[in-house]
Amino acid sequence: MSGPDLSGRGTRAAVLGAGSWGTTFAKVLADAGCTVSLHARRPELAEAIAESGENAEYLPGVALPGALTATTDAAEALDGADVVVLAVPSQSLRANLLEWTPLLPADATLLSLMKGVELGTTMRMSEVIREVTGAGPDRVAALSGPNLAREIAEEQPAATVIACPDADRAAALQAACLTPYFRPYTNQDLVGCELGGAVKNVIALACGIAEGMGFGDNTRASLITRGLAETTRLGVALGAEPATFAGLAGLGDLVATCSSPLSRNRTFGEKLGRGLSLEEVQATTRQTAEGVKSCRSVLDLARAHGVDVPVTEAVVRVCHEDVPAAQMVKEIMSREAKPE
Ligand SMILES: NC(=O)C1=CN([C@@H]2O[C@H](COP(=O)(O)OP(=O)(O)OC[C@H]3O[C@@H](n4cnc5c(N)ncnc54)[C@H](O)[C@@H]3O)[C@@H](O)[C@H]2O)C=CC1
Ligand SMILES: O=C(CO)COP(=O)(O)O
Repeated sequence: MSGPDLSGRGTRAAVLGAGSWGTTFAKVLADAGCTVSLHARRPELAEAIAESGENAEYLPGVALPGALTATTDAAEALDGADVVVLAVPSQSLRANLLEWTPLLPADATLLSLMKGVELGTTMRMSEVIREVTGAGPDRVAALSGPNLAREIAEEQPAATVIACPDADRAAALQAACLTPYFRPYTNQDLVGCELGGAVKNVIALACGIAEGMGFGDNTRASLITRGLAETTRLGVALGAEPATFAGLAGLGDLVATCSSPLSRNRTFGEKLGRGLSLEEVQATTRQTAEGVKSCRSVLDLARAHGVDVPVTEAVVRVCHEDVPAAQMVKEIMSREAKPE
C-alpha cells in the first residue's frame, strides 16, 4: 500500500473551508469515525460552530458530531492530519494553498471537493494542488458525484466517486468516508471525474436559464443529454475514460444538479433566465456558483483542444457577453442540423 492506512477509526482529517460542502463533508468524515478539524476563515464562524455544534450560516438546523471541532488556525487544523480536504471556491484555491502549503503534513492525502477549472490557466483543481504543493500524483484525489450538501447533511442516502490514480489511496479514502447514508465508489479516472463535476455546473446554469424562461422538461432533458455529450467529448480529448461520464461523477451529478432547486448554479441560471443581470444575481447570493466563472475556463480548455461545446459557449455568452437568453436560444436552435 503506497499511502497511510486511513481506514476505520484513528484517521485525522483536516477540512479547509467551512462552507456548505466543507462542513457537510466534515460531518460525513466524523460520522465515518474520523477525528475532524474544520477550518473556517472567520473567527466568529469557528466560534459559533464550537459553541452551538451547528454551522447556522450554511447548514441551519444540522447538528454536527462531537468528533468535529472548528478552528481559524490552519496550523492547528493541519497538525497531524492524514487527510487534508480542500473545500474552498475553485478560483481562490491557489491563493489559499500558497498560505497552507508550508503547514501540510508530508505524506497527507490531499482530497479536492471542488468542482471548477481555474481561470487563466485552465487547470483542474488537482493540477493546481500538485503545482502549488509539489505533491506527487499518488497523493492527490478528488471526490465528485450527485452530492447536494443539504441533502447529505440531512443524511439522505447518496453515492459519490473518489478518484485517484493510486487505487490504494482511493480505497483508503473510501473507507474514511463510508457511512450508512454516504456510499463512495472508487475510480482511477481523475481527469474524467473532475471534468464531470466542473462542466455539470455550466450545464446546470443552462438548465436554470431555460427554466427561468418558462421552458419545461423536454428542454431540460435535451440540455442534460447534449451537455453530457459535450462533457464527454471534452473529457475524452483530455484523456478521460468515456465510461466515467455515464457514472455518478458524470450523468449522476448532472441530473441532480440540473433538476434540484438546491443547486446554486441552477438557481443562479433561473434568475438570469428571468431577466436579471449577472450583477443583480450575484448580489442575491453569497454562496459559490462555480459555473459562472468556470464556464469561461471550460470554453478556453475546449478551444485549446479543438472541441465543440455549444451549451458552454451559450452560457458564456449569456453570463459574460450580455447576450439576452432569448437570443442564445435562437442561436443554439439554429445550429447546423447533424446526426446525433
Ligand atoms: N454545496 C454543495 O452542495 C457542493 C459543493 N461542491 C463544491 O465544493 C466547493 C466549495 O463549495 P461550497 O462549500 O458549497 O461553497 P460555499 O460558498 O458554501 O463555501 C465556500 C467556503 O470557502 C471559504 N473561502 C475561503 N477562501 C475564500 C475566498 N477567497 N473567497 C470566498 N470564499 C472563500 C468561505 O469562507 C466558505 O467557508 C465548490 O467547488 C463547489 O462546487 C461540491 C459538491 C457539493
Ligand atoms: O455539486 C453539487 C451537487 O453535486 C452542488 O451544486 P451547486 O454548486 O450548483 O449547488
